[in-house]
Amino acid sequence: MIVLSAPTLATLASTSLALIGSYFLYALFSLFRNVQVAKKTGIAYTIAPVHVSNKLWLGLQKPLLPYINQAPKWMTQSWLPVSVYDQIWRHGYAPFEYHKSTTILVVSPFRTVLWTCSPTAVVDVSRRRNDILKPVDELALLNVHGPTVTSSDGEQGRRYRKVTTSCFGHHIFEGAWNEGVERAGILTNRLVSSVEYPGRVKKELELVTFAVVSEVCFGISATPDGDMVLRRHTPHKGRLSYWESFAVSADFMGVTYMTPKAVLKRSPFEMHRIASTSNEEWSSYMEDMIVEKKLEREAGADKDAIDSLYSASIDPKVKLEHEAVLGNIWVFVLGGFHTSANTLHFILILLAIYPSIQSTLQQSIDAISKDRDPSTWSHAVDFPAFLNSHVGAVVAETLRCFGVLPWIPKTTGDVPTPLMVDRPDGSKHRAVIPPHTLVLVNTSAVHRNPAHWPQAENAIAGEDEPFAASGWNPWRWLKKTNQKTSAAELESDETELTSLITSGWEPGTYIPFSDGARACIGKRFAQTELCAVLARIMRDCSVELAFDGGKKQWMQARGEAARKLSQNVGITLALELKADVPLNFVQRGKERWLDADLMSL
Ligand code: HEM
Repeated sequence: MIVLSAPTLATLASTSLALIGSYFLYALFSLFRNVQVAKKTGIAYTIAPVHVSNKLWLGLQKPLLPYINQAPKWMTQSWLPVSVYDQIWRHGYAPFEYHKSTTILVVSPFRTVLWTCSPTAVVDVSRRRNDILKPVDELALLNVHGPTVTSSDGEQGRRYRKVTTSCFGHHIFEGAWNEGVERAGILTNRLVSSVEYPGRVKKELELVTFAVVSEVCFGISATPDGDMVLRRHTPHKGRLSYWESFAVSADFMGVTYMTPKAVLKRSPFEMHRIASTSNEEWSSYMEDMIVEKKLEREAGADKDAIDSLYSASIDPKVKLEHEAVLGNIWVFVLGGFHTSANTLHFILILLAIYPSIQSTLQQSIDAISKDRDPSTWSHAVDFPAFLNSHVGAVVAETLRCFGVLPWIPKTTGDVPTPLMVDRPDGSKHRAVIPPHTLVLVNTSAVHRNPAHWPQAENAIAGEDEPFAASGWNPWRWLKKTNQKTSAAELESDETELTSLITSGWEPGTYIPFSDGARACIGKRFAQTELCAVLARIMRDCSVELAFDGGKKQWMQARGEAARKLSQNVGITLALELKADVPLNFVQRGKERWLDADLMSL
């Protein structure tokens, strides 16, 4: 054992104190400098002790938050609601209301963050592909299996975007429709016949959206339980199923990101072992996909999305690296599965909370489908009809209230960058944003700004702020065919509302799929799949809150569900409900709400 002498200990202590002191002095100096720069922008600013995406803060906030939340509100209210990613959705527009500005600079010692929900800034950010960039360092989290389109910019980003966009031909949308309708038919039977257990509905929806993206984008079938089915060779036999390996690898993406590769593989900690195993297993499944693709091409099979990636990898002009093929397969599945599954999950709970809306939706589906067997529903005719009806309205409103990505990250580059923003007095202002500022478009605030999206007046009994469920009003998206209607008319004459409002709102006030050159490449795919699955489920069955007893018990279950939608929604990969709302699925005509007289709700 080494024994340190008293003078050595004293030297060590004083050196440590000097280092800590210098660090704090430097931090203070840096903060002072950043505040001076922020003042010059003319944008409202606040000071925060932490930076929202600092790795240390990200790692420590979970254990620290219970203590920080006990501090008096005046100490935290100006910065905390915009410094914890998982709570951005919950606070929605409130931080902007507090600062009386739709754009705020959050100044911390080492980096400044610009949060905005200003429509003018949203439009400007979407248009400025060359100087308002993707924050590739922050998005490196996504590079678990190789570089991806989502986490790249500049020349590389353009190359990946070109290859991945070319994956989405007409046949892909047609495939998403047919596969969505078919898989949702199987899902309906599973939901009606199986007994409720925690997490059942979300898991079933994930299996469906995973299978749709796998089949349509990659030509790889998955069984209803998520096993891989190949036609031309046998997949590797792993410890995790095809679906499970992806779902676990995606869940542990944060662990993979925070841990060096060598440590992850050899670490004795369980979370590291799980992350490492699931990553390896999913990699092997992706290699299986590529082998299958080679064999299919040799046999002259149809083109799908993976074909574009594979073709780009062997095309000497493009030379898409093997890691980029793997990275982009991963990001397709990631983009295509959690997003749609969670959106459908929110929709089903909201429909259970509002039986009258559910019933109107079903009548609209009946009117379009006219007793035809769903296997005859066509992408060319039925998809536009459903999208332009109550089905499209339910999807549009759910994406407004529970948008998959509560913020869209960008950054300024090496030089000061001009940005147009709205001022509180309604005028526009050309601000100059400092270099390397993280620019976060707060979509949950954009979509809940009362100036553009009036909320319902009455909260559901039991619901806490932010009154998420009572703000959900799908029929605001409908107008009488071929003419615009006032809000009062919308409320008084629901049955005639048949046409979806697809334009007319102020630019920059509705951006669930983002906008501009880096908008979601899967938008049409997602809309097609969501309409297909929702219409197919609701044609045959109804969803109800699980409750025992009569109207009183139902009201309690409803209050509890609304409270969870308000308090327990956060983000892992996409916005999701982190608590369970038990649901029952019944054949149409057997709903308990008919007995309990709940149709007026
Ligand atoms: C409800 C469904 C979906 C929503 C709300 C959604 C939303 C978004 C948003 C907001 C972005 C922009 C992110 C950013 O700029 O950082 C994005 C990007 C992207 N989405 Fe989606 N998405 C959905 C479904 C899908 C699907 C089904 C796919 C693929 C099959 C997909 C693939 C992608 C990809 C590859 C990008 C990156 C594009 C780029 O960086 O240039 N998404 N999505």
